[in-house]
Order: sequence, then C-alpha cells, then structure tokens
Amino acid sequence: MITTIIVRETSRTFPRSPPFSLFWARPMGGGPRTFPGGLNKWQWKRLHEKKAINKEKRLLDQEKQLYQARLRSQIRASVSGQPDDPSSVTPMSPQAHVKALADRFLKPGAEDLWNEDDGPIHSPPKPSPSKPIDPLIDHSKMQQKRGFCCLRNDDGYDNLLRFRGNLQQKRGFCKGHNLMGFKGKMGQKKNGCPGNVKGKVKKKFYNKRIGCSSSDDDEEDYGKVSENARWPRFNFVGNGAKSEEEGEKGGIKSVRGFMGNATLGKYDVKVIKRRIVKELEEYADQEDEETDLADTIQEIRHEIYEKKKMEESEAQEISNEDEFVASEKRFEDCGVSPLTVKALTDAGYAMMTKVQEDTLSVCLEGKDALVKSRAGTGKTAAFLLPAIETVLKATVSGKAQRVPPVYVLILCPTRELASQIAAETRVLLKYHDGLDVQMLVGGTRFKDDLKRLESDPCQILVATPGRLLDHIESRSGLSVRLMGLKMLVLDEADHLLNLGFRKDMEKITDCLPRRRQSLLFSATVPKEVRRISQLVLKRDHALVNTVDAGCPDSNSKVKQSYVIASHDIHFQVVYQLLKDHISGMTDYKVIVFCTTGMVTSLMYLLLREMRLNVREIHSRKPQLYRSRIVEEFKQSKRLILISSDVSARGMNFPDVTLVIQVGTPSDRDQYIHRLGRTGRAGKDGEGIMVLAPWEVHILEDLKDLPVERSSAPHVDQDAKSKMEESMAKIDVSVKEAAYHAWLGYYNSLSEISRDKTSLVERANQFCESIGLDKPPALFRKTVVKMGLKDIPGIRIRK
Ligand SMILES: Nc1ncnc2c1ncn2[C@@H]1O[C@H](COP(=O)(O)OP(=O)(O)OP(=O)(O)O)[C@@H](O)[C@H]1O
Repeated sequence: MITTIIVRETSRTFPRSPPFSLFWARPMGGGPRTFPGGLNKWQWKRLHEKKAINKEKRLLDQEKQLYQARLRSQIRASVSGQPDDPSSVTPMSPQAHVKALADRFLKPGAEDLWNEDDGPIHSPPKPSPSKPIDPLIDHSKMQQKRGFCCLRNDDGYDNLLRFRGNLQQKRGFCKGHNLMGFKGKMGQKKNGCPGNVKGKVKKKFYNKRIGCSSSDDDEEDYGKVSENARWPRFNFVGNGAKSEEEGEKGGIKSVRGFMGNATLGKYDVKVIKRRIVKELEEYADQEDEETDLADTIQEIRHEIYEKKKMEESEAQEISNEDEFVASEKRFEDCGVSPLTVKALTDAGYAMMTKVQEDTLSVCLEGKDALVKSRAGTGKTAAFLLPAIETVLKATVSGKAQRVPPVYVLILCPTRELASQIAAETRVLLKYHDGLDVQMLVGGTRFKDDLKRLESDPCQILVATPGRLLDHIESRSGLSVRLMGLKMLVLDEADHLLNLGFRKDMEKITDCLPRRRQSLLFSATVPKEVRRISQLVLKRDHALVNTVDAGCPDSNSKVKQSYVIASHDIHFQVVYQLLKDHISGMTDYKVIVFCTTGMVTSLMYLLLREMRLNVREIHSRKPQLYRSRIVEEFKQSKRLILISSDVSARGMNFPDVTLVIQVGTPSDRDQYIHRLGRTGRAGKDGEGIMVLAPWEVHILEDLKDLPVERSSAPHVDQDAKSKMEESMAKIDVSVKEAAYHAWLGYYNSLSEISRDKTSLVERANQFCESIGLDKPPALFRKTVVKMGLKDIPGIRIRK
C-alpha cells in the first residue's frame, strides 16, 4: 500500500505542541482507514447508528411498559374502591406502584419521563362518600364492552383510540363517534357526523361512559357530550355531574381521564373510523337479542353505500358539465385579442370551456402541448385561439416578405373535418382584416389548389396529410412558405400518429422548421401514441388533460347500451331501433355507423327502400356530394345519416339524438369518437351498439365505460317480410361489394380473424342475410392476402 506522509504546521493553533506533527494520510483511492475492531469508516458509522436506534427503541418500550403499568394500577385501584392515595392503600397505591416501576426502569431521573399530561402527579379527588363505589365489578363485563372502556388489549393503545374518538366527538371532529351512539343511525349533525342515533338502551349506555347529556327524549342529544364533561387527568369518573354517578351504577368507569393528549400521539381516531361497522357488529353479537342492532347495521351500511354512490354520480355529472362551460373566465380576460373576442361573441361564445381555459394559458406561453378532452367540449376553439394570436404576433413583428409565410398549419385526418375547421377559423377571423385561412384536401383538383394559394395567400392552412404531402413533394411554392411556420396543430392527433398516417406525418414534419410550437389534440390518447408524440412535440411539452383520473373518456350525459343479436338480423334490428326512436322523438337526428363504406351503402339503400328519411356518407362518394350531405345534416332535423367512419371523428353535427353502431368498432377509441357525435356541447344523447354474439370481445375494452346491455327490439313479421322485399330490390353488385368489404373489415380485426374458418362461415351467413345465393368469388390475390387460401367455403375467381 502506498501512503503519503503529510507534515503539517500546528504551532499556530496549539502553541505548546511541537511545531510540526506527522499524519498518516490516506492516499487518493488507497486502502481503508480502520477503527477499533478493524472496522472501516462506514462500518463504524453504521454500527453507531444501529446502536442509537436500539437505544431509542429500548427507551420507548420502557415508556410503554410504564404507561401500561400505570393504567393497570389505576384500574385496580378504582375497581377495588380504594382511594388513589399511596398512604392509605395496601399493599401499594397505583401511583406508588408506577413510581416504583419507573424507578426500576429508569433510575435515576425517572421523573424526566413523566409528561404532565400523562401521569397522576396529583391525587385525584376521592369518590363521593354518598355513593360508594361498588367493589364487585365484573372485569370480564368491562372487557366485553370494549369500544368504550376496556383496556385489555395487548399494547393498550387500541382502547385509547376509542376514548380518543369520544374526545373528538365532544370537540366536533367526530370520527369514532358512531360507536358511542350505538343502535343509531350515523349522522349527528351537530357534531358533523353522518346519520342520527336511535335506541334508548344504548344511548343510556353511552351516556354513562362518556358523560353525555342524558336527556332521553332528545334524539339529537344522543352521542352528544355533556357540556359539563371535562377530562381531568386520572380521574376515574368524569366531572360531569351525572356521568360519575351513572358510570358507577353501570359498573363501568368513565375512563376519559386516563388519556392525555400527548399519550395518544399519532394513534388517532383514523383507526376507529375503519372499524366502525365491525365494532358495531361485534357488539351486536354480544348484546341481547331483543335489539335489532344487526338490522340497523345493515341499514347504516346501505345508507352509506347509497349516499356514496349518489355523491359520486353527482360529482361526475358536475365534472362533465364543468368540462363544457365550467370556466368562470371570459375570453377577454385570457389574452385573446379584442377582435377575436368580438367574433366569439357573435358566434355565441361567452364563457370559455374547461379545455379552452386550460390550454390557452399554456399555448400563449409558447409551450408545446398534448391536450386530451372529451368529444364536443370545444377543442377546436382551444387551438384556434392561440393559433390566431400566433399569427397576429408574427404579422406585427415580421418584415414584409415577397412570399407571405404560412404561420399556422393545422392537420386533420378527413376532408370533412378540415372543411369544418376552416369554416370555424373564418368565423373567428371575421374582424381581422388581412388574415385568411386556406384548405388543402384530397378529392379536389391539384391545379385549383395552386391557383387559390397564389391568388389568396393565407396565414393559416388547414390540410389533410395526403394532399399536403403532394404539394410538398411537387416542389410548389408551398414548401418555401412553410419555412416561416410558427405553429403546427394536429387535430385528432392519435389518429394522425397512427400507422395509417405515420409515414406521411414523418415526411411532413421533416419539411417543417424545428423552431415551432406544436399542439396535439384528441379525445383519446392511447399510450403508444403518447410515446410517438415525441415525433412532433418537444421534450418539455405540457400535458393538458381535462378528463379526471378514473373517469370515463365518454360523456356521462350520453346513455350507452348494446344489444346482442344474431348477425343475420342486424339490418332488421337497426330498422326497429330507428322506428322506436323516431316514434318517441319529434326532432330526431340519428347517425348509423357501419363497418365499411360498402356496407354503409347497402344499409342506406335498404332503409331508403323502407321509407326512412336517410342520407349516406362514406369515402366512395364524390367529395362534392359528401360536402353537401354534411351541410344538409348539420342544418336539418328529422334526418338519419348512414355513415362510415369518415364522420366518426371531430364532426360537429349539432343536436344528434342517437348514435347507432352496427357491428364491432375497430377499437375502443373508435367507439368513443363515434359516440362523441351525440351529447355535444353539454347536451344529452344516446348511443346503442348492435353486436353479434361473436363480436362481444369489444366489451372487454369498454369495461370502464358505462355501457349497459339492453334487450334486442322485437321485429314483427310484417317488418321482416317488408325488409326481405326491399333487400331483393337492391342491385347484386352492391351486395357483392358489401360482402368483399365485410370480409376485409373483419379479417383486419385480430380478435376475429384468428379463426379463419369461422370468419368465412360468418361471411357466408352474411351473404345469405343480404339475399345472395352464394358467396361471390374473390381474386386469388385477395384470397392469399387475406390468408384464406386453404379455407373451405372460399370461392376463387377463375
Ligand atoms: N366557449 C364556448 N361556448 C359555447 N359553445 C362552444 C364553446 N366552445 C365550443 N363550443 C361549441 O361546442 C361544440 C363542440 O365544439 P368542438 O367541435 O370544438 O368540440 P371538440 O372537442 O373539438 O369535439 P371532437 O372531439 O369531436 O373533435 C361546437 O358546437 C362549438 O360551437
């Protein structure tokens, strides 16, 4: 071992010591410095720490034993009727006994352990000579009545807690209170306890113990502590005028006086709180059978349960309402420009919704944010307001540029949603001269986009990823304009970051400047999306979630149910559900979601044949038609929209009264978004899901949502035969296309496509139900792609 000798000058501090001293110093990274017993520094330290802990423990034990001994002596003295005076007691008074114990444990200086609150330093008053104490007190009886005065538990503390409970009752804290008011309902309002107390036997019993007011006819006084009752130290009976007497009579001493505050320490009433019902039950077992205490307990339990349930549902309702127009804040108080506020007022927005309030402050600070809020709670305005503020700021500070930059880019998954967002932006820009919004979506001519962008340069651009990427890749002027981008918004962010859009999103974000603010909005944010949100968001982004933990992601004002019916009668069930809804609702507005575009088309044709007022919307329809239907459905009442998932997300159709989902949704989030088309802006709504028995696996994913089972509606024979006739009128090509689409959809659901044979069997049943003689043949390529090559029942095109 290499060591170093250090020569240190010591003479300045210790004049009498030699001028120099030698130290063996540990070299850097060298061997151990040893302590007695060959211990190193850490071992030595740990050893001493351990010793200190043990010492502390020992002291505590001694204190505890001392305390128990003291209690025992006190009881012994009180039970035998001996005064607590050391001189007059044989063989030893409690006090003397305790002191002797203390001396034994802790001599010298045992007095130091005495806490003024704990011990009988002074002699307690002698019992009244007029009422001598009965020496024949049955200890076992005392112990039975624990909860009130038994002191026999192992550690002595348990009982103290109950007394503490009594004490607290007096003070109005009322935690352990219920034990006192035995045979009663909880809720002594005066003390802030739940319930009320009934039962005279127990009341009396209680009064004896804690010095209650004993006015028998005053129900409210049950469990109430007498104003006279005080808590003298080591006073066997309270000073309450009545309690002393009655306490003696009942053979049980009031034990209030035994406990001082300090002795209770952290062992507070909380423990009692948990035991209330159990204690009562124990007591019920022991007590006479005449009393119906057990029934009362059940009553109490039920009452508590009901009350809790009611409180929970009220709280949830409030939180849902809150989410829509809860905010006390007005837009003008939150940094929104006066011109925007004016436009908001015109649009009928007076107060902010919760998500708007929570988001605005974060966004105006310039932070990135991931925002989750239930469907229909005002997320669109929540991102448009900061977007407009960003544009205003950029236009004021920016220099005049030859090519005006796009300051805000809003991406969303569907054309209809893009159009809706652009429309709402225009509403908010109403009074902002010179600011404009443009839209880039598929289904329109590319050249028309270019012309519009050139003639009408905008600061805000709303786009679907596919068409935006076309523009970026075509090297149109848009790429240059996007270099000035200040804010990127993803509406329905979880969908955009999902596999279907991921590649496009990556390419788009690569072309955007890194120094920008990014905002992600959705009603659902699954974990995996949260992870890949890093693709867009900065590390230090804010997370705004207006859905309280443990609350469902769906709106509580929407009644949710499902019916299970054999797959071949789904069309009939839907027809009957619609009929029932229409008959009970004058201004009905219904959306029926189907699994695919072609099944949507088939459903539409069938219901139209059945003379219902229906419209259809799905991706196979031309864009102009889709836009027209959206506008019509927004404006109308008494209309049914048969839709694929193109209108499942974000679409704001006002006052939808019912949403029917036919067949299993692709996942839980899709269910929530479809359901979110009703019950928007704080309104009521209803959602029904129609499932085949083999589709119920989806219910497992929805188990945290309040979805209840209801019975399938009865379809009468007349309606059945009418539907068969109507089905027969529909073109075979539509049915065949529906079959292909149906098979493709269910084959994409892993839960169902696991068993390919069953899948094909079900598809063939579907064929029958739509009136096809035999399943249409599929291209070999399709069959291979679907993994159905060797599955019986599949027909392959020659
Ligand atoms: N502050 C407000 N005051 C009154 N109405 C509002 C307010 N904010 C939004 N709304 C209205 O609430 C409705 C729902 O708003 P919005 O479409 O923005 O909801 P969303 O949260 O984006 O829904 P989704 O999750 O389906 O996309 C709209 O009719 C909108 O006009």
